[in-house]
Amino acid sequence: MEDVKQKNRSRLCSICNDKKAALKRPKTQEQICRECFYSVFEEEIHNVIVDNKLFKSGERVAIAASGGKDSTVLAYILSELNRRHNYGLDLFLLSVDEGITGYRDDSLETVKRNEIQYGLPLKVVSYKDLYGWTMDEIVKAIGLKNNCTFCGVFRRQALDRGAALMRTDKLATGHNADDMAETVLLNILRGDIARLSRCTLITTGEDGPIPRCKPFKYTYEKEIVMYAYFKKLDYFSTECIYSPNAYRGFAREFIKDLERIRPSAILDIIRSGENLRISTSTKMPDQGTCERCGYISSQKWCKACVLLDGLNRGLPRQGIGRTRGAVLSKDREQIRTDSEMKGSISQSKPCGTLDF
Ligand SMILES: Nc1ncnc2c1ncn2[C@@H]1O[C@H](COP(=O)(O)OP(=O)(O)OP(=O)(O)O)[C@@H](O)[C@H]1O
Repeated sequence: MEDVKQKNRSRLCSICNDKKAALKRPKTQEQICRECFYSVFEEEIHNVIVDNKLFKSGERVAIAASGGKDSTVLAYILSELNRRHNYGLDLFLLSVDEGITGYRDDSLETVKRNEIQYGLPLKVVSYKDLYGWTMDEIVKAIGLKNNCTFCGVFRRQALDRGAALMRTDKLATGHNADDMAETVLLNILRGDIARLSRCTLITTGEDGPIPRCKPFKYTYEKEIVMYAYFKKLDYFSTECIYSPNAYRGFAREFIKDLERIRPSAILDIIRSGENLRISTSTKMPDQGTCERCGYISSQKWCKACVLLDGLNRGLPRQGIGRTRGAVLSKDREQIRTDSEMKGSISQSKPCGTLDF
């Protein structure tokens, strides 16, 4: 009898001790009810925003919106928290249309619906307008291998250009804790000390035109998926048709395996990255501006100009590959095929970026 009572009690939410537990929280393994999940999830993100002073009142903030689960949840949560806690932010959605038929055109339809659902104005910038090439055309020229390098480099700059057009003060991206842990691990595996030293920063580019921040730096991907699912948010969950099987995919799988055995592994890897002390003899790149387009670059020409020049001259392989010590010359390929939750929830990931 006592056992049965105990069992019934243990099914109660371990936070409110009142409602029935509806889920096991991936980050802490606590059995909690939906309402408590919403509130701890939202409160944790609010605390990250406040503790790290991510925004200032009156700022115009562009949310980089791909239509995927992370940026959709980010758009929803930021607009909620902005209202609830009076952040005083002017929020916008900014999407990059890479020109990938059957993938980005569909996910952009989701962002257009989000624009109406959340009342956030949307700006779309396209590779075709900015560079004269769509990803479909680039893949035709270069093939599937290495196409993520073009996409990652162009997207990074496209987001900056879009944010500048919108006169925003900051750009917020949906990178989550899993992305962050994966990036730490990849930088270790690649011996990229320059990137390793700054890949765990929650805000980057503060010396550049538009700083970028990652409010989901400590938020587990599984929890983002759960939140989107329970809140019935409208997001797009198909994998990029050009996403190849690459090194990043293995790092991702490795982290997922670690998480299964020890859920704190993701946070532990991030903390390790944050606490690394980089030797003072490590050569750091000097930040300058591209002689061609004026965009920030540690080389004479920025990576986007090098790649674009190669494409336009019929030498699409120009600028592909690794230059030791150079910051902007990494493969940004990755695969993600995991479907983390039971039922209809599936996750997708187009191209990962090592240094967003
Ligand atoms: N086409 C795009 N337009 C605008 N922002 C983008 C685009 N692609 C990626 N981003 C931004 O970069 C973040 C990380 O992108 P990544 O390619 O790693 O996809 P992801 O982790 O699956 O994120 P999401 O679920 O939001 O698509 C996204 O959350 C989003 O903020």
